[in-house]
Amino acid sequence: MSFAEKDSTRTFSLDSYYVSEDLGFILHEPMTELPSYYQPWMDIALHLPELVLSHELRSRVSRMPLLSSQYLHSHRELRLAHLALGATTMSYVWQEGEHHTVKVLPQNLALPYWEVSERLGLPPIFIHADAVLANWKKRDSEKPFDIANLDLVVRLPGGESLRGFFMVTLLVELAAIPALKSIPKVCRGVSSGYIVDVAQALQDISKSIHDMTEALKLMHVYVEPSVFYGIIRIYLSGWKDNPSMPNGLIYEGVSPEPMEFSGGSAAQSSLLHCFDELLGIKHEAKGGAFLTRMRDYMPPAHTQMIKDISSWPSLRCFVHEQCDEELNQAYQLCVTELTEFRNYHINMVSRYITIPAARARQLRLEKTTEEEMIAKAPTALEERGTGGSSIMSFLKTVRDETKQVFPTVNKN
Ligand code: HEM
Repeated sequence: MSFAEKDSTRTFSLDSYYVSEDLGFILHEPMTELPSYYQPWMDIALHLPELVLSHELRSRVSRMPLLSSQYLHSHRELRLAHLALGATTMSYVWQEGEHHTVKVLPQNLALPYWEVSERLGLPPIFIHADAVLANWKKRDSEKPFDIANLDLVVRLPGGESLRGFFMVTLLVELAAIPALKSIPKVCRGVSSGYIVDVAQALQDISKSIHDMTEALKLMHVYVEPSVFYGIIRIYLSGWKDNPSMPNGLIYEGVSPEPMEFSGGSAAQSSLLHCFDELLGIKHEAKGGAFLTRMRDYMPPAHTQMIKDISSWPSLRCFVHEQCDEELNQAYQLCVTELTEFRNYHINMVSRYITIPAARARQLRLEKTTEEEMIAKAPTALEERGTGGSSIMSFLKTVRDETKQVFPTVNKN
């Protein structure tokens, strides 16, 4: 049976996953304020760096009233509440560094955070969908969506490097939009057997992935490695597979048992998950399990989109069976660009984690005052990502599995 006969009636549209043609997975016009009832949350969430620096955050949180989440109505309100309570939770847990964490998140924070998370179908921890997708505003609404005109709604410690880290990641999401728009074209083309349309859509996807790598390069301009490693990173860390919090965290008033959640990571961006499923790239064993688990840290509609792409008739088999040189080349170009993205990302991880980690070990031995910031960085995270993975072997395996996917043109 041909591909066209199998599935020509199925449709695939971005709208059904709340993915827009102009902003992709990025939340449209995130709210910057909640109804006045929630002012006690926002009074804290909008001043986290100062409160952490003065070591006042934990006591401020303990004095916060217990508020009900029932006056939050719209999706955008809930997303702001999740962002604000998530960033407050990270600051509460990590305020005193890796050696003085807490076992319990107090009820006045834990309970509403749990309720908001349940309503959104998200885990009660700070995730990519908070930090990046729902955490932006334009400085001047008349001016364009570019980094000079973008600011964060909620900040963690890390100053301009923190803004750069989240905003450059937002620009990577933005660069991927043409690729997202082409996914339905690929799906339709595969179902209907339109080789030319599929080849054209794949070319657009490869160009868009190339632009994502270009956007990634801006990290070096906006983010200082010592600030990322020594300050920012700990606030993104979770309480799963983290030796600093081996037993997880008790959400008081929710359950007496501690719970474990991975920290924020762009592995929770839906982009590469979509491309892997579309291109038929499989990640096996431990790395694959980690990536699959990261799908529980995405808005449920976006996870659904990834699942639906994976259940679509296989593009990889289509390319293999059609024996069309142009189609094959377009497919291979996508794989090459995705490999390039992962290669560049590995170099970046080396610059922002591996090298500062080596330097931190040395500085701890020498006890120099210079670069104290790096020396004080969490030792438990030297070999681990904030999501809890053992970094380099994981990332290189994922990159190699990308390279290996090439279907050979069937000449018979
Ligand atoms: C300074 C910048 C960055 C650093 C240091 C960094 C670090 C890491 C680390 C350590 C991991 C391993 C998973 C974990 O435990 O968290 C990871 C995974 C990942 N990161 Fe990044 N990351 C950075 C920026 C980005 C950006 C801007 C993107 C773009 C969306 C991105 C996309 C990914 C993806 C997709 C994965 C999963 C592995 C894969 O599919 O190849 N990262 N990152």
